[in-house]
Amino acid sequence: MDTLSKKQIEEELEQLDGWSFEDDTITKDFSFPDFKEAISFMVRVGFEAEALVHHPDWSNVYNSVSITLSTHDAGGKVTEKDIKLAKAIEEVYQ
Ligand SMILES: C[C@H](O)[C@H](O)[C@H]1CNC2=NC(N)=NC(=O)C2=N1
Repeated sequence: MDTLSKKQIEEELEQLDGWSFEDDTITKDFSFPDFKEAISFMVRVGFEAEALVHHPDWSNVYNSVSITLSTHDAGGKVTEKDIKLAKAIEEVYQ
């Protein structure tokens, strides 16, 4: 899987609200009213990730979920798979 250039990533992120390019990854922090909402979001994203066979690096603290995406098989760089997963995550979030 080809890695995307900084320019390609920045162009893609123009359509991905709140996502930023940091340390060779794309990342976003999500906030919810409570833990139940946060964990529900994670379960739904988990199913999307399984369907795409591409998985987030993430952490949860009470009502917040921090997600970092990169392609491990591409040396931890950003590929089209990460953009696809970010778009699927936004669909779940909206
Ligand atoms: C065999 C399986 O397809 C791979 O291990 C997949 C699974 N999920 C993955 N997720 C992420 N983020 N990067 C990968 O390179 C990756 N590879």
